[in-house]
Amino acid sequence: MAQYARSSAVAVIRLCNPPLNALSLAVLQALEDGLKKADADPSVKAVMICGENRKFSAGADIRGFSSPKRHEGALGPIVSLIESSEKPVVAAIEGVALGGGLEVALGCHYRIAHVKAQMGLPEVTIGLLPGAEGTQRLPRLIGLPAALDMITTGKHIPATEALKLGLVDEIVEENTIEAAIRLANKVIGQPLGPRRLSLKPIPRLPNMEAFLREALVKVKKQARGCLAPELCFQAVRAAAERPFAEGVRRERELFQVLLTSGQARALQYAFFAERAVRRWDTPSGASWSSAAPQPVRKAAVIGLGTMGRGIVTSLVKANIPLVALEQDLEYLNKGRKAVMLLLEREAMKMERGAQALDFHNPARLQFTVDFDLLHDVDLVIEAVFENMALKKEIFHKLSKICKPGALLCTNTSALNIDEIASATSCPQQVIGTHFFSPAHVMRLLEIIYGRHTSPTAIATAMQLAKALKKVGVVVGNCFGFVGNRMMFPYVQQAVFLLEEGSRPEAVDQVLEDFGFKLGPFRMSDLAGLDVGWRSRKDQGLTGPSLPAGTPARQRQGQRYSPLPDLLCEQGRFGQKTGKGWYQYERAGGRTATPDPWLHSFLSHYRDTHHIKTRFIDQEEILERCLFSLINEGFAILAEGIASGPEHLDVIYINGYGWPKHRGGPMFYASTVGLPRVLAKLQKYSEVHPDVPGLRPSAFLKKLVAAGNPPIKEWMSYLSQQSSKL
Ligand SMILES: CCCCCCCCCCCCC/C=C/C(=O)SCCNC(=O)CCNC(=O)[C@H](O)C(C)(C)COP(=O)(O)OP(=O)(O)OC[C@H]1O[C@@H](n2cnc3c(N)ncnc32)[C@H](O)[C@@H]1OP(=O)(O)O
Repeated sequence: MAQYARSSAVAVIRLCNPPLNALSLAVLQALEDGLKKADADPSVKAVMICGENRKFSAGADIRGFSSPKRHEGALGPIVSLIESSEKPVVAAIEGVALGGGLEVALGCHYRIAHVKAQMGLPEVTIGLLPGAEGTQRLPRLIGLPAALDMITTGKHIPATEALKLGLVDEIVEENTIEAAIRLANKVIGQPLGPRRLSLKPIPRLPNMEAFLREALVKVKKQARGCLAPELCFQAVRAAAERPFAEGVRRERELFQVLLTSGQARALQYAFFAERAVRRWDTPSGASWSSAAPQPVRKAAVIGLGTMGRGIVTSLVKANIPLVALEQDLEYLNKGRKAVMLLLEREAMKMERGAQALDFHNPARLQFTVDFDLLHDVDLVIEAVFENMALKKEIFHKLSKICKPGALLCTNTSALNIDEIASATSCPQQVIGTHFFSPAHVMRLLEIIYGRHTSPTAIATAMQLAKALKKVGVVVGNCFGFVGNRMMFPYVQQAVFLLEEGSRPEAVDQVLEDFGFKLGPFRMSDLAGLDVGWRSRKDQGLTGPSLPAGTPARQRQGQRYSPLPDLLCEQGRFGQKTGKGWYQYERAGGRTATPDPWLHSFLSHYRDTHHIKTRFIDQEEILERCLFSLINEGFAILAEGIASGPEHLDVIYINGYGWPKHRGGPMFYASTVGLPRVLAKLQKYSEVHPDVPGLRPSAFLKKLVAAGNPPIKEWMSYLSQQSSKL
């Protein structure tokens, strides 16, 4: 757990807990033993702390925070022990020094880092604060503004920036360990007082009060209901206002508040869920452990509309040579211009600038209307219009032109992967890659396997997600896949609530207060109401193919709301037309204001259909929207479309703006308690028997009957499935 060795007068303590030397109780005990041994040995004149496998430490063992044996008070005293040592202690930082790892380094008298090392205090991202005196030492070392920024955002900073901030004393390009031992030998006998951070005053700011006031407003705004950033702020403020020992006491109190909050548990669940979904499997037995990805040396994107442009940008950023194809020169030139604009903006944001992206080089990014140029690519992403006939025509062409083995991906948000694959002679190479708009920004990539998709194709798509710095989640093929399928009942409930008496702004407010970035109506105005309208027309739910005499508010015996169709018929497509569920300052405007026209339209609609308006409270809005979404999640799990609740949660956090500090919809259901979710669905379903989305899923009922087991056990109640958490 930590090795003790000697390099003449320097004791070397190496933290060992692969893969990232997380600080478990055993590691901490070994570190303490090493420090005491070095202290007791008169021939030791200095100490050097490093990590095994060129990684210092990724911090406290996160699993330990929910373990009954947890002992979160264990690290602070060890950091103090390091600092109070009468022999100089040097931290040799390689790889990462994060969280408790960086706090150990802050206890050391000197810090030396490899040029490629990354440092940070990311506790805030798992619902905590740097509770081993980090909130008190860091501001004393690098000043309040920089420390507050690092601690409240949790960002990782590269060694070069750490050097500029004064977080490390030196950076090296070669052997960090040898450099640290040299430094340790050099500083033997030098006074340690000035190197002990707990003794240093905080560098004063001209107007500390005003700075703190403004910083708090910013932190609160960014936190959107998440507790940790504000408590991180309070701990750092204590460093500015109190002596070190009192600040440490305050830090401990605040740490305890966070540790016992449900938010920390949710965020830590989300951390491990994101990692668990990398270990994908399918009901037919394909698995990450046996499938190997194919290399992607060259790719192609077909279609340069909004999605295609974002996908091209993502691939260029991942340094993958690329052919971008459009149907004719007019569309190609329009698409090329838009892509170049996006890439220039991205290049400006990136550290090394445009040169690093290399998108002006035609060997890296080629625009064409010639399908034959796709003959040598390893992977194609088709991103055309959501139209089955068009997609099938393209895939038919691709299976003739592309080289054997090329992966053929379709970017679709709902269409049947098997039907698209049926147009090719190689259905095993066809896979769905559902990007989220804007595709170069959003982290989620839903990866959909069809009946014939090979394990190699899934592994390659997952590898692509990693290369694009996205979270890939493998799911089965059904209408809307996972994300949109769960979204349908949620949006449907929101619209039904309008019919019954609510307003878009009231529904949105409740869901935004819950933590969504955008409520369903603001979201639908942003995405464009015409997208769903087109899909409903294709499904025969509205438009010319709707049989005459179909009741306005019923389809196949189920409740249906024509409200969104009526808005579209009025040309109200959302932001793009300046009017939708809200009104905007102009077409393309972003500022939503409640629209009196819509309010009177709703009243008129209710009168026409003899709907009695009633007051709908916040609880009903929240429960009907969220529980119907969750209910669909249980159906998805029961059908084997996703192999665990963590998949659904990762999709919702990364693709649909679900507040991370609530852990995702299925985790949220587990915190509400499944019996309560079931009881509420039963209640609403009795009132609305013609709404299938409110009818409790059989799997939910089964789990309640089984005594509301913890989320990690859910999948064991379905045969031949197992959860990976
Ligand atoms: C039994 C009781 C023990 C109690 C513990 C006692 C200590 C008490 C101290 C109390 C003091 C409190 C203050 C300190 C708090 C902290 O330090 S909280 C932790 C802060 N650190 C982080 O948040 C970093 C988390 N890790 C990462 O962000 C990434 O892993 C990475 C470092 C950036 C590396 O990324 P990547 O290369 O992509 O690798 P991963 O796949 O993410 O990780 C590989 C596996 O390692 C697991 N892992 C990573 N970090 C931790 C960790 N800190 N604790 C536990 N496990 C960790 C990760 O889950 C991966 O494993 P699998 O999930 O099995 O795939």
